[in-house]
Amino acid sequence: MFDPHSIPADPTAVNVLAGRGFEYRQIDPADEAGLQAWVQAETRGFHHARPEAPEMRRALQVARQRNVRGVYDLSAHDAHLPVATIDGWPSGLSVPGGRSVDAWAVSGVTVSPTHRRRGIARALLEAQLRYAKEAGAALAMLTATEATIYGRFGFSPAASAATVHVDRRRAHWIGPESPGRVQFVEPADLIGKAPAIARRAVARTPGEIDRWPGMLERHLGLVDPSTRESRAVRVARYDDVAGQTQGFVAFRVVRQPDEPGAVECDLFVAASDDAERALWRFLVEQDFVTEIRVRLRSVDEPLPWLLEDPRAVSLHEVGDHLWLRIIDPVAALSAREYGASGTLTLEVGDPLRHAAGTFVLDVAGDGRAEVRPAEETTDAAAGQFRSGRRSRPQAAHGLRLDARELASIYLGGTRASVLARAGRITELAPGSLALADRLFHAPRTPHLSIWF
Ligand SMILES: CC(=O)SCCNC(=O)CCNC(=O)[C@H](O)C(C)(C)COP(=O)(O)OP(=O)(O)OC[C@H]1O[C@@H](n2cnc3c(N)ncnc32)[C@H](O)[C@@H]1OP(=O)(O)O
Repeated sequence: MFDPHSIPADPTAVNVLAGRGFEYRQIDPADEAGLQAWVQAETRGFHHARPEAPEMRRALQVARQRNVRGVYDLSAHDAHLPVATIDGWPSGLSVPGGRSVDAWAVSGVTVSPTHRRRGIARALLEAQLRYAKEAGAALAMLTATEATIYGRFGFSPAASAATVHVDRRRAHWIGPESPGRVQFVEPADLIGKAPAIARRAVARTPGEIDRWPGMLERHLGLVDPSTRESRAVRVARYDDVAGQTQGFVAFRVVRQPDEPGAVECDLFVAASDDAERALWRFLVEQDFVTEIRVRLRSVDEPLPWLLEDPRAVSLHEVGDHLWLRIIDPVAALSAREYGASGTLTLEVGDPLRHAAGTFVLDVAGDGRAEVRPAEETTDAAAGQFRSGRRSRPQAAHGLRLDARELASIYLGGTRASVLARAGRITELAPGSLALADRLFHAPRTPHLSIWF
C-alpha cells in the first residue's frame, strides 16, 4: 500500500501560498501537538463543537493514517492553528464487476472564515490532484458539503444516496424469509468481526470506498461509550444458516417519554441479499415506533418491493453523494466491467490537463475492456482483433466530453444520453450514445453509504 506520508510538498502550492504570506506544511504523524491543532482547526472549519478527549484521540488515530496538510498564517493571534486544512489518503473504490480501483480520497477541506476567497482552497485542491497522480491513483474522490465547490476542479457526482423513511404502520412484509437469524449483540462484541463484513459489503457495491480503522467504532458508539448518545446505540447482526455473520445494523430509537419513537439508523452493512432483507425486516417490524429512518441508502433499494404497501417507503434528502475526479483515464476505464461489448472513442477535455486526451475503449464479450490512447493500437490488441476475440474498431462510435462528465458516467450512476440531453456530451457518430449507455450500465446502482 502506498505510504501517504511519502509525498513531498507540492512546489506550486508552496510557492502560491508563500506568495500570499502563508506557510504550507505537511504535519508529521508523530507531531501530536501539530495534529491536535489541525483537528481543532478542521473541527472549527466544519462548525462543530470542540472535540472532547475521546473524540480527539480517535481523530488523531485517523489523521496519523493520512497525508495531513495545513496552511499557517504566522501573523495570526493563534498562529499554531492552521487557517486551512486538508487531508488525503489512498483508498480502494468499488467499481462494477466486483473489483476495486486505486483512488485518492480527499477530506477535511476547510478555510477559516477570516481567510476565505483568497485562493487557498484552490491551491490545496490542485495540489491534491497532483498527489493523487503521484500515488498512482486512477481517480480522486470526495463527499462534498456544497455542490458548487468542486466542479471547477474536475470533480462530478458519480453515486447518489438518500434517507429512506418507512411508515411503520404500513410496513407489512411480503418478501421472502431469510434463512438465517437476526440477533442483538453488544457493539463491543461485534467490533472484532465488523471490518471484515464491511469489506465484503463494500466489494459488492460500486461507489463504496474502503473503510478506515476507527470508522466503525464511531458508528457503534465505542469512541466514548459513556455518553448518552453512545449508550443509545443498539446493534443487531444477521448470521446465515452456517452461522457466519453476513451483516449488521446500528441504530437508536429516539422518542419522547410515553410516546412511540422513531428508529434512526446510520450504519446498515449487508454482505449478502439475505442479510439485506433480514436486516430491513428487523428494522421495519419494530413495535412501539412510528417511523424508521435509515440514512445514506441507495436510491434504488429493493425495500418497496418487499412490502405489501410500497408507499410505506419514501425517499428524502436524495442527492449527489460520491464525487469523482478522473486522474488516469486508461487505469480508471480498464478497472471496471462493462454492460455490453463494443468499441467507443472518448475525446476527453480537461482544463487541468490530468485526464485530457482521446481514448479507445474496446470491450470484449466478457465485459472486460482494453483501453488505450487513440494514437496507440497495441500489438496485443491487433492480435486479439485477428483472433476474433475483440471486435475490430469500426469507423467509429465516439463521444466528446469533459473529464467531469466521464466521472459521472463512470460507475453507471448517470447515463451518457442524459448528459447529452443536458448539452454536456456530444455524440460524434449516430448510435454512440446508445452504445455508451449499454457499455456503462452497471447491474447494481452505484451507492456510497458513508461520509468521508
Ligand atoms: C471534501 C470536503 O472536505 S468538503 C468540505 C468543504 N468545506 C466546507 O464546506 C467548510 C466551509 N467552507 C470553507 O471552508 C471554504 O469556504 C471552502 C473550503 C469551501 C473554500 O475555501 P476558499 O479558500 O475560500 O476557496 P478559494 O478562494 O480557493 O476559491 C476557489 C474557487 O471556489 C469558489 N468557491 C469557494 N467556495 C465556494 C462555495 N462555498 N460555493 C461556491 N463556490 C465556492 C471560489 O469562488 C473560487 O472560484 P474561482 O477560483 O473559480 O474563481
